[in-house]
Amino acid sequence: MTKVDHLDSAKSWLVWIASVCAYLIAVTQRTSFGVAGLEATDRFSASASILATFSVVQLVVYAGLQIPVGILVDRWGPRAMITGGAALMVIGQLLLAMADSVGSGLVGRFFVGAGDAMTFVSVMRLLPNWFSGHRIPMLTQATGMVGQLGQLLSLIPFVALLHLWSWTPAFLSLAAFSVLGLVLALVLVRNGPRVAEVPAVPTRARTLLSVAWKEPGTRLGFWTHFTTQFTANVFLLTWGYPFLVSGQGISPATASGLLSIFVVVALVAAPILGAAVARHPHRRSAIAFNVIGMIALMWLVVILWPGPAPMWLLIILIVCIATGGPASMIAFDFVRTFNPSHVIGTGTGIVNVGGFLAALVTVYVVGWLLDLQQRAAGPGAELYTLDSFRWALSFQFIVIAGGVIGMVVTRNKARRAMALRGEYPPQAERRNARDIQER
Ligand SMILES: N[C@@H](Cc1c[nH]cn1)C(=O)NCC(=O)O
Repeated sequence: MTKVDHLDSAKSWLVWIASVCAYLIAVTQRTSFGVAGLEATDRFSASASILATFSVVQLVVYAGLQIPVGILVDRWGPRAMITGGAALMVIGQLLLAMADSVGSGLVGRFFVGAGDAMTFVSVMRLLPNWFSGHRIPMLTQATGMVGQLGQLLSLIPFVALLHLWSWTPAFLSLAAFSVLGLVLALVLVRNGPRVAEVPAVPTRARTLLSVAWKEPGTRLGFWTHFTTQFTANVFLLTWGYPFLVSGQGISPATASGLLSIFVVVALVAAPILGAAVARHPHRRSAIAFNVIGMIALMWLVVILWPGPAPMWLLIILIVCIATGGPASMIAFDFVRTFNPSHVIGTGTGIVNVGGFLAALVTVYVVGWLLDLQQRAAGPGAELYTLDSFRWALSFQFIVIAGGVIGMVVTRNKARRAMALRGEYPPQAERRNARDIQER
């Protein structure tokens, strides 16, 4: 049996299931602090801004580590990185379980963010090592989809444990959950048959980074991830809840219900987008542009709506924003198909910075614009009003416009490079063009 025979084998599926479980566990660790906000406020006697610092530290660590992690995945292989990531998350949650000051809590969160940052890119890197190309778009979507279920584990069993057992035992259980991720990675995850096929290649960090970055397909992936995903992060991580409750006047319970639409959409949209990408690989950017167009259009309608928007409109808005999550997985397909295999990890790391970077900037600027409007309105003015949200959230259009320009420019460059290699336009289009000429 040759090495290639192992692609798509039972072992491939076992490795994928184990690695996706490690990713699901990482998403649970990532989202656990967000649902423990009230308990954290008590435990650390923290103000709202200190609490926000925990999220910002985690996001900065996550986004800041993506490129180094991508390079290390290409050098050391995904197995070592998933195992190391799980170990860091065990340490982080143990520290958080024992923490009784903001400083020690932040150190714990730093470790959790670092371990989390090592997981997703490594799992994505395993796909081309274990599966043949036609399966990968669907598996890419399935990976993202299963990972999102980690949010549910935070929301339901973890919150229940927190209320039942209190802070320390609840966070110790999370550390134990990461031990499970570590064991799964050690016992079941292997780097794959394709690793042995790769000829000896330079693995200097600068070389890997430069090869991946020079490829226009990587930059197309970066801008695609940047534009499709950030509105979902902004909404989920910070501004969605206050916008719904204080801006739109919705009850907290209904707002939480609306936020859970994100998980449902992630489950429903992922197979649809995965199938679309697998069937129409030359329409990937068009699919992403359609999703971005829907998100921008719905934000425009909600922002311009006179008074609070009706519930049906808010639901459509949230469905469109949430579709951005699965749509952002198209970005990783660009990386995989445009790059040589020895830099796919580095390219995936570069791309995965996109959406998180755009979200960080937007979260900050929206907050700054809300503060600015409150100060301008004079003493005693409310911070969160529908009008102030309208102006502040309109900043998203600037980010979307920047992202779309980035996508168009890099897509044209990628197409020019493909045309030079005789790979563009795709065969079917060339055949159609010939038929029309011959008629
Ligand atoms: N686009 C997300 C994952 C996703 C899939 N469906 C909804 N969201 C992404 O980039 N994830 C990176 C990570 O580390 O989770």
